[in-house]
Amino acid sequence: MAANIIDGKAFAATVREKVAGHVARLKEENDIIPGLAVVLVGEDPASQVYVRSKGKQTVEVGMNSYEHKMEADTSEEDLLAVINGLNNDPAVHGILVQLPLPDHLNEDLIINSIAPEKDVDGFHISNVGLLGTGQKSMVPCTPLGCLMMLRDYHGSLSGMDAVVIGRSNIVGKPMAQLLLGDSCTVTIAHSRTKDLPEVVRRADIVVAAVGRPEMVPGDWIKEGATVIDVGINRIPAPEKGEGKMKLVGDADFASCSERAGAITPVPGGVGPMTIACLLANTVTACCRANGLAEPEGLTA
Ligand SMILES: NC(=O)C1=CN([C@@H]2O[C@H](COP(=O)(O)OP(=O)(O)OC[C@H]3O[C@@H](n4cnc5c(N)ncnc54)[C@H](OP(=O)(O)O)[C@@H]3O)[C@@H](O)[C@H]2O)C=CC1
Ligand SMILES: Nc1nc(=O)c2c([nH]1)NC[C@@H]1CN(c3ccc(C(=O)N[C@@H](CCC(=O)O)C(=O)O)cc3)C=[N+]21
Repeated sequence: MAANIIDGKAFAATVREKVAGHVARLKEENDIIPGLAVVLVGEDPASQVYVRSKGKQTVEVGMNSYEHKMEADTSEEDLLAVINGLNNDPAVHGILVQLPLPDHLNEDLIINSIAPEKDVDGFHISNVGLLGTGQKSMVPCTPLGCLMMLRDYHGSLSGMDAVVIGRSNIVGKPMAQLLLGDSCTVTIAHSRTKDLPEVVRRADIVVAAVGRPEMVPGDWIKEGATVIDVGINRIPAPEKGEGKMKLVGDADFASCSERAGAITPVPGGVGPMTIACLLANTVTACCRANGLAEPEGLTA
């Protein structure tokens, strides 16, 4: 049986519409325009594309977008000074420092220098701790987008067996926390996991966040399970012509969609939801900063 496709691109459009509605209300009733600042260090072409599309979507929902492009050899001091400026700028409600940073910069130090209430990525240790203890926080965008799609598809996730493949701070760990918060029985798998295929076969929900193109084959998937494919891998696509590339996920879409009950595609799945959730987090941060009621349905 062919899996249902969970259309992240369409879902993201509905999230952006809600965000745009809240932005319009903030403008009209409170004379406030939410602002999102993105800091990009270096010239990684993939990052540039991503930063551009974030900027465009930020403006499309009516928010202000600020971009700070810095040289690849920027010093820690200079980067910290820019972040400090944004922390103190009342027009900026959300700050995102694009990762990964060049090797000479201490990523933890930089992330933890962002004011936690403006940390729309949810990577600051305060937000990580708040999420882990079930308190109100800024929730990382990619896992938040995955959770929204899972809740929309299943209703309640309570009691479901969830396996998250990958234990990174930006995807795997916060994803596991969110699933636990929704009362799933959660397993986090990683490169040292023994017998990964058997672990994955137990799962009602599989979240693949590994960074290995098409690593998860269909025969690891329990019949009817839901597969959330976080992977964004650019690989050669000679079938499209010489030198052409294509995007694939961490799950093998063709074989997984024969066994799964539902699956997110790549592109058009988790990726667009990540950006939509970044905009949602910015509105949430703006409302909190101004002591206003938070938009409903845009947080975890
Ligand atoms: N759609 C979106 O919006 C986003 C997509 N991504 C994509 O998601 C993927 C993961 O990103 P990220 O979490 O940052 O990646 P990381 O490289 O930080 O983490 C990868 C994780 O996968 C684990 N892993 C690696 N190889 C294996 C293996 N053979 N078997 C089991 N586990 C393995 C690693 O284990 P160990 O810890 O033991 O090394 C690690 O925990 C990437 O493709 C990235 O591009 C990321 C962010 C946003
Ligand atoms: N501080 C920080 N926060 C992040 O959230 C962050 C980051 N750094 N560094 C890089 C990763 C990656 N990431 C993506 C988001 C959306 C798409 C996305 O929209 N992808 C489209 C395809 C885009 C294309 O065609 O290239 C899709 O999947 O349909 C991809 C990747 C966020 N990240």
